[in-house]
Amino acid sequence: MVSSLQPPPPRALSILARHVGLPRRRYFLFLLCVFLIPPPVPLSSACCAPAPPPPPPPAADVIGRRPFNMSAGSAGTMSALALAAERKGKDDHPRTYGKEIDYGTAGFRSKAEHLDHILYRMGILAALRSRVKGATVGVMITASHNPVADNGVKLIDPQGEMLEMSWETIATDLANLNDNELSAALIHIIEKENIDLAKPASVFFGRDTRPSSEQLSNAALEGSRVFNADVKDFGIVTTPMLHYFVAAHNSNNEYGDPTVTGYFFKLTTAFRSFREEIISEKGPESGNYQPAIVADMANGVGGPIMKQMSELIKDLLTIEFFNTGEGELNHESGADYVKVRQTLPKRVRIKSKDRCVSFDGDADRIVYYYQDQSVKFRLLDGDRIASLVAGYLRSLLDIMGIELNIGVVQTAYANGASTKYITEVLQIPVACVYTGVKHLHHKAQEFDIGIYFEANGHGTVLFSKKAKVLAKAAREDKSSAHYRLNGGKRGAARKMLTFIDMVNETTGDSISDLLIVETILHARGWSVEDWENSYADLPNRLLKVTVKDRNVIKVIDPECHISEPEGLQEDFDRLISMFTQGRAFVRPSGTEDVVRVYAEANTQSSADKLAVHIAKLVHQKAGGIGDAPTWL
Ligand SMILES: CC(=O)N[C@H]1[C@@H](OP(=O)(O)O)O[C@H](CO)[C@@H](O)[C@@H]1O
Ligand SMILES: [Mg+2]
Repeated sequence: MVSSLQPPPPRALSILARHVGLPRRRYFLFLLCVFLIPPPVPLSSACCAPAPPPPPPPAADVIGRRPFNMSAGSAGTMSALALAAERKGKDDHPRTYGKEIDYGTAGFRSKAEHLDHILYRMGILAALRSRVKGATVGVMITASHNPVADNGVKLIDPQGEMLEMSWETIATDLANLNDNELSAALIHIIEKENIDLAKPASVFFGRDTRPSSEQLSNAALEGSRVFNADVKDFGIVTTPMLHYFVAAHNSNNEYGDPTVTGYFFKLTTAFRSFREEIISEKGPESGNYQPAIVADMANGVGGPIMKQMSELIKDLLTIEFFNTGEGELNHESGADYVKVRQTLPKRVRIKSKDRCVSFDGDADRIVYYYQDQSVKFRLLDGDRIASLVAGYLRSLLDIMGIELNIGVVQTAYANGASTKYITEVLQIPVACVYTGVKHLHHKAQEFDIGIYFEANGHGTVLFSKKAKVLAKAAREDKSSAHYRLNGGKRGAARKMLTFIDMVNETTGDSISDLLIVETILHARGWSVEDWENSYADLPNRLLKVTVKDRNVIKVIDPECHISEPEGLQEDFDRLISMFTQGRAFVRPSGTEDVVRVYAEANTQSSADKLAVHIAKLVHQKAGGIGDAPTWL
């Protein structure tokens, strides 16, 4: 399957057609602290102190001519660069995989050995994208929760957000070209997007801990260099860290320093200030809250990074680490495993009621869980985090007495009970969008405070300019007779502003989300059980069905109904109507070669049965491969 397939017919035509506020002393102490803590496992040196990348080879080296004259818009320059890129591609990064691959839910993902040419081409595309935006963009090499043999790449836009969707199409086209079509396609993109090659380009790179990541990262770096971009390689970092670096750099450091130290500083300083505010209000004890957690790091990048970060807050939160490299990446561990299997990760030893968290392989998701007295596994997933955050921010807004448009964004995978709780008890509107953070992020921007979480624990909170301005005004408001006292309007406003600093607004971030949850639980004085008691989840089950071509499933509204294969939705509806509180849907995964099935009902055995029946129907009518799935 790997290299024996013939590449597909030319696609160039389809392209043409589609076309600090801290006192100086504390800041100094903080920096000292960061630099004195040795990383517990050897991170790439680029992570802590990025080594300057070797200078880009002059384009002339590539095709053996004099360096190009970079005069703006020169057709000669454009063709020469495009030809150089094509030549290098053919020589060093040829396409060896025939199957078409799409820019999916979160970038390209596949077996690592299929990806070299795609990484090279994405490096080129990033250099072009940077020129279009006149800003630094990012390239992250990761396949998140996928197995270790997979890898992937996604591009990050200047404010740290996911690549604009219209460019996903360009990326997909570029990835699927034959080697000898590359220069024509690049020339077309440059002309169509009106890209001035004389402008500088700047690309930040980061990668996860997969064995294939370094080599794939080198291919992408080479692509960017061929197109004369300045490159900065952060080495092994979490996905949300790279999002943060890009946003911070493009904000002229207003959002924070675009360094590992700056990232830790931003989050831990806010965490510490918030804790101090609550302690000054309530004293050192905070109800049922215990400042200790057990953390499963999925044997991914979260392990080394979190260990460094936890040293900075160890007086406030004790973290016992598991799966920091002793097992295989994402295997029987990590947020995806825990969420889908609804069970403890392997190798983790806990006592009843210990508050536990799992990160995923690139540390942009987090789920919480514990074992109750009867050793039953209890999950607190992304829906729970959204509810916790929404409830707390709503209460701060009420104390501040300001009107802001607050909303929660979910997907069809959100537990029905969470949606009911948020809308009916918290009285906060919920929007439902297609799966994938890009959709949630986009929708959340419509609110002054937009809280978005996928059920799997991937999410963050976005604050509008208006929200920040009003919170600052409330913090300075001295009209109240008791303005000097803790608590009250100004205290709530201070908390809101500190909270904003603790959030990585660019994307879901396991570390930031962990600090947020710990902060709210501490402020509320809640144990993990108190948190869970706010509502009861509807039992649910997630399954995967392997089919010949997952794209035979065509989804119409945000994944709740399918239009093809014809008649299948009617079969689903008949089945669902037989289950009390039954709800089920299917969709092709955008990250794995499977169709996903979700079902919920009033009991676990009903949810399991419904999921299995639906999966069997998919298997029968959508070209299933191998056995139809059972629920584990
Ligand atoms: C059901 C589910 O968890 N789907 C995940 C998964 O996407 P799929 O398109 O379902 O494979 O990976 C995405 C990227 O991490 C994440 O955004 C999304 O929520
Ligand atoms: Mg991830």
